[in-house]
Amino acid sequence: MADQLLSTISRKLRSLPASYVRPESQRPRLHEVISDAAIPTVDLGSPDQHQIVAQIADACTHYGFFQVVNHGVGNKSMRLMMEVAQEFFQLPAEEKAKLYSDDPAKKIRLSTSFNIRKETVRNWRDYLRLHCYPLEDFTPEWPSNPEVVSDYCKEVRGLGFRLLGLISLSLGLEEEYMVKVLGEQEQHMAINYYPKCPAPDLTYGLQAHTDPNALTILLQDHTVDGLQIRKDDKWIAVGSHPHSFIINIGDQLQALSNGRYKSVWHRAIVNANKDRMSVASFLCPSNRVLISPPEKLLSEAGRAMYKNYTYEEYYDRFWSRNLDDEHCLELFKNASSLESENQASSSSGGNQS
Ligand SMILES: O=C(O)CCC(=O)C(=O)O
Ligand SMILES: [Fe+2]
Repeated sequence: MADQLLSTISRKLRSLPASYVRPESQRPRLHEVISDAAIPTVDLGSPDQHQIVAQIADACTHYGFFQVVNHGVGNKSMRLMMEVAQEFFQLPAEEKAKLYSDDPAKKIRLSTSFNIRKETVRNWRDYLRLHCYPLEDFTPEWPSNPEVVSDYCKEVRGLGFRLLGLISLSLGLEEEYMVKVLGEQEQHMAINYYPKCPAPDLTYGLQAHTDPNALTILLQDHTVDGLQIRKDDKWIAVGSHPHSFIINIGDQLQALSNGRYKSVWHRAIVNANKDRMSVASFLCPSNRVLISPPEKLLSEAGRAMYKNYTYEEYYDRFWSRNLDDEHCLELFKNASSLESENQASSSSGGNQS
């Protein structure tokens, strides 16, 4: 299947192959996307920690996404990471073929679309997936420039842990809470390559999904937009700014906050004029960790929104579905929260979306 990699074949394609064309009802409807809304920006260099924490609380409650600036990761490290990512997809087809795999269990692999073993329509994306923690277990097998990538991974992990501290404080918990409860966190990276596309209105780079992990730190090529998030039943385009990261809450922080913070639907669209790259770093709970919100948040809400489960159970469930099926956390909801939601929606006349 390595001969299906878009980075190898897309230049030769004059029109979008049928395998990428979404049925009419599932297309991105790009003319309806809100382009002038901004997600919150948090300046992590500000001396006012109270303000940072308040901004994070607001962003996680209402958007599930925010942008960070003055975050402490070096500009050079970000630039080099992006260059390594770009160079990788220019490698000769034979080199890339050696890394190709569509087995989601493989820890280092190059693939295309999302999960071609399950999906019926493809995404206009290739991606290199790397496990990154502990670094020394994986760097010897990484395909290109392990020094640059490992420096970047260390810096991003530091930023992620700082953010988990701020997120804990924003929930009224002690700063170390999330880092402690998530255990020895794994770190994964998806280097996404979205070549320019002959028919961007018929397909996606990555269709709507939520991230199954705890926290995502996204580096984007700031010259090409493509990320969109769901807010108030509309898609809004997220602009990209130099030297910033886009942060989003994954499903596990939604569960650990007992539903207070949102793991929001997002998608990547493609365009006809320019290739786009993004580098997503995912912090993931240790596999055996039991995902269960703190007593404080349970007593404030009066009930547990989700059943307790291990991350391993969750992750298996996530990959056994299609990416844009219902929110995977719905499958872990407690019966009592489902009942109260049903009551609320029948008394308000049902779902208006
Ligand atoms: O490329 C993007 O902007 C989004 C990538 C993403 O959502 C992911 O890799 O989970
Ligand atoms: Fe994502």
